[in-house]
Amino acid sequence: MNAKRLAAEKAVEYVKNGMVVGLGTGSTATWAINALGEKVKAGLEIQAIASSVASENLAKQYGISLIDFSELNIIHVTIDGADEVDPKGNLIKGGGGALLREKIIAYNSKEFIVIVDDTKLVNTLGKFPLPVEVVPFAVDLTLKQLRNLGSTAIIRKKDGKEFVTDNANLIADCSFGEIQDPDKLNTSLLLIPGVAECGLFLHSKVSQVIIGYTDGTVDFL
Ligand SMILES: O=C[C@H](O)[C@H](O)[C@H](O)COP(=O)(O)O
Repeated sequence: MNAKRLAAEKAVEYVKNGMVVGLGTGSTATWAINALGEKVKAGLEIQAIASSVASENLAKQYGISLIDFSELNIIHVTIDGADEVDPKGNLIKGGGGALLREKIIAYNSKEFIVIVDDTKLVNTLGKFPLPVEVVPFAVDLTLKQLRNLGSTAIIRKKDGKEFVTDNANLIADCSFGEIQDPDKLNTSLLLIPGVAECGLFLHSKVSQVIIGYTDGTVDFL
């Protein structure tokens, strides 16, 4: 059984006619968009906003109606994956480089449902290097500041070239070791000029975590 798909399909059960839905990014969120797309084909009426160009394109393929931000009054629910989840529901996100748009959408949603398989569960965040979106200008200075905070900040590369986000920024992957206080680290990172956003999503913003297991069961946090 595909555990990511299981969690995604469980989350999509929460989506009802008339809702505005935030679409996440990544392999787990893709399962959710697939499931929503099938429901839309079967008559479900929703509007959506996407957290990446990739998710927007997928939604378009299914004929999911996309709403412009200028017309948006409310996002009822956002469904998105994560790279790590701690027992309180704090997250690391951004493995796919979409963290800035994801965080804006998640933090402006009434409900934020996180979908993961059980491999994403950790006792303490930090094994997965924390993705930090940085503006390209004077990036070496920003990297120095990130290293001063105790991380090994490395600019992400893809196919031998710098990975560029949908916002034309770069990603610094920052290993901090175990992150004992995600709240404090989030604040410290956002105080660095040149940091656009970091991949720490705090538990207070997470409505529910749905965990899929390969034995076909789901669990909730
Ligand atoms: O930037 C990407 C996102 O934060 C993803 O939701 C996260 O990396 C999890 O991805 P996946 O579902 O592919 O494991």
